[in-house]
Amino acid sequence: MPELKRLWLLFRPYRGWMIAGFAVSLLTLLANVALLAVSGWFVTTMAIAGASGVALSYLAPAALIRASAIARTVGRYLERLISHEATLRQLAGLRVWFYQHLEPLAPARLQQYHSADLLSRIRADIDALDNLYIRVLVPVLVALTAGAGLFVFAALYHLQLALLLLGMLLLAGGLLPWLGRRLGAAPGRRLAHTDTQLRQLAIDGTQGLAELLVYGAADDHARRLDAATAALIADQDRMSRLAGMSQGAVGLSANLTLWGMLWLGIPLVADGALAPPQLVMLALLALAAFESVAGLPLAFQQLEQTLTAARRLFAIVDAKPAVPEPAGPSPVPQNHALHIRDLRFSYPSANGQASRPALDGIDLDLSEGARIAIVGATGSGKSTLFHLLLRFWAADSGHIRLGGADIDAFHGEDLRRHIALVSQQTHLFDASIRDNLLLAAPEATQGHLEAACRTAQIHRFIEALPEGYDTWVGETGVRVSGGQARRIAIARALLRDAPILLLDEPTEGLDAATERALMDALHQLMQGRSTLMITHRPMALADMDQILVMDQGRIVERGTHSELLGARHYPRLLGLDAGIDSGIHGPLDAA
Ligand SMILES: Nc1ncnc2c1ncn2[C@@H]1O[C@H](COP(=O)(O)OP(=O)(O)OP(=O)(O)O)[C@@H](O)[C@H]1O
Repeated sequence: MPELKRLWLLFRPYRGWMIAGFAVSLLTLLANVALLAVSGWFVTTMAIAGASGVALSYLAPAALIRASAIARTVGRYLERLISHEATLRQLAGLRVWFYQHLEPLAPARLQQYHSADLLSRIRADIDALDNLYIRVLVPVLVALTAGAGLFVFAALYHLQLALLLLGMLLLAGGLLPWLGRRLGAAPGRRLAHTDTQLRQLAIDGTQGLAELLVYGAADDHARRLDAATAALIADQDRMSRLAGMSQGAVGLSANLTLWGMLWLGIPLVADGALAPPQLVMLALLALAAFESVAGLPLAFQQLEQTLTAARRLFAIVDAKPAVPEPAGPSPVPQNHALHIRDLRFSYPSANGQASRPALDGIDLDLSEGARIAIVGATGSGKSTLFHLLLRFWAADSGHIRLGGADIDAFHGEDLRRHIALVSQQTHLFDASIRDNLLLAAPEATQGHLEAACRTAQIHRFIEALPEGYDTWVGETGVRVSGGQARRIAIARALLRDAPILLLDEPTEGLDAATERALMDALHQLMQGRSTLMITHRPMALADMDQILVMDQGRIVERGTHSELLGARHYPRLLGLDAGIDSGIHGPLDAA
């Protein structure tokens, strides 16, 4: 099982904790076996001594019994403490490891996954791996070492009894787990997937609740949820029944072993081959020894579920990023002039066939401090151009040069440090406004934050909130309007202080007054920065040095607003061809 080997290598930093957990588990088990075995031996010895009127010192065995009892109690506590510490450290480490591998795959390689699926992997699948150390690794090692030790100990008294113990331990610790693994494989595999499916349905259902209600599809969705829940419960039920049966089978094996020991041992005692206290000691030792294998059938029954979780994690971790980072990245130059030549790009299609190019020979020059607007019908490739500039995807051919160097030569993070993005949809994290702003500049002082927010014209709004900059926003916090969120995004971009600005329809969907105010903030942001702005808003187009019109991945027209008024596509895209532009011509022509 290659997954186990890989996980073992990943667990390397926690080996000290893992070995300590194993050692304490082994000692606790041995203390428990010793407690029962010595007690049995002691009670029988004392009973026989009493009956035959012989005086015996009970100090040493009584001390051993007390010591075993204390060791067992303390051991149980330490065992829980250490093995949980080891597991929680492993899981925390795995979560960070997984996230670090996830990050370079975003967004290109992750688009095939539902967000609920990714959530399932980062949470449930990683949690499922706790089974491996606590329920598989430690118990197997403890069973092997304790089983071997107890067999040798019993063999010192009588080989036949020792062999009976070994055989029954192998049955309960080998055959039952093997059966558990076989019978638990199919439901275990299904459980990991059904759990994800249920999560997807639940997330879709809550996010799209309004649509489901409006279109009367809520009942249908509830039925699908019900079916997925029923499938999950059916498999959980199968697993529980299996677990119950295997636990019962281990208990039965332990009691049969006790019975077998007595059945074989009583004639040996009668023949004088074994002393009565020794038989009681061995019988109780055998009974206690089964604790070492008790958890194995359940652990192996759940092993497939654990391995499926590991495979799902490795599938993401092994995916290659859409844009590989250069082996020896060059520093981003001081000169930020942008030159794009013959840029071509097609998204990979699901069926592997060539899809229509999203970008089909783009040429663009953005000198330092210049402002270029991009206009185009939906699906014409505007956002794709931004994605390539941000190196989220790699071009099929052609190149993008920044300061004369191909952007493929830079590390993606370095490149993106020189670019700020403001788009229609600003994601505000579930955190304070301050934390949302610090995302762009973690070192920024309160003074810097306030200055940026003043420029973005959002400072007054924030100040008026009950907790000012510490007010919680995002899903569970104060709701901010689209315009306010975009101002926060502008403040973020100001804080980032990047020389290149990508603005993706930043004023779309706003009323005229809000748009005007936001444009004022954007003007401040654009000062001294090179700007590429996707927009169809006349107010924004007014200030641009050049306007590029895109159609089906190509730049079909370029020029200033007045030059383009007589062109084929531009007036149509702005709705000027239908004569509905009475208010538009004025400001633009003036500009
Ligand atoms: N992640 C993707 N995977 C596959 N195809 C995509 C992806 N994103 C966009 N496309 C396709 O690429 C083409 C260009 O899309 P793009 O999003 O760049 O257009 P756009 O001009 O920004 O459109 P809009 O104005 O609607 O945002 C479209 O045909 C679109 O279907």
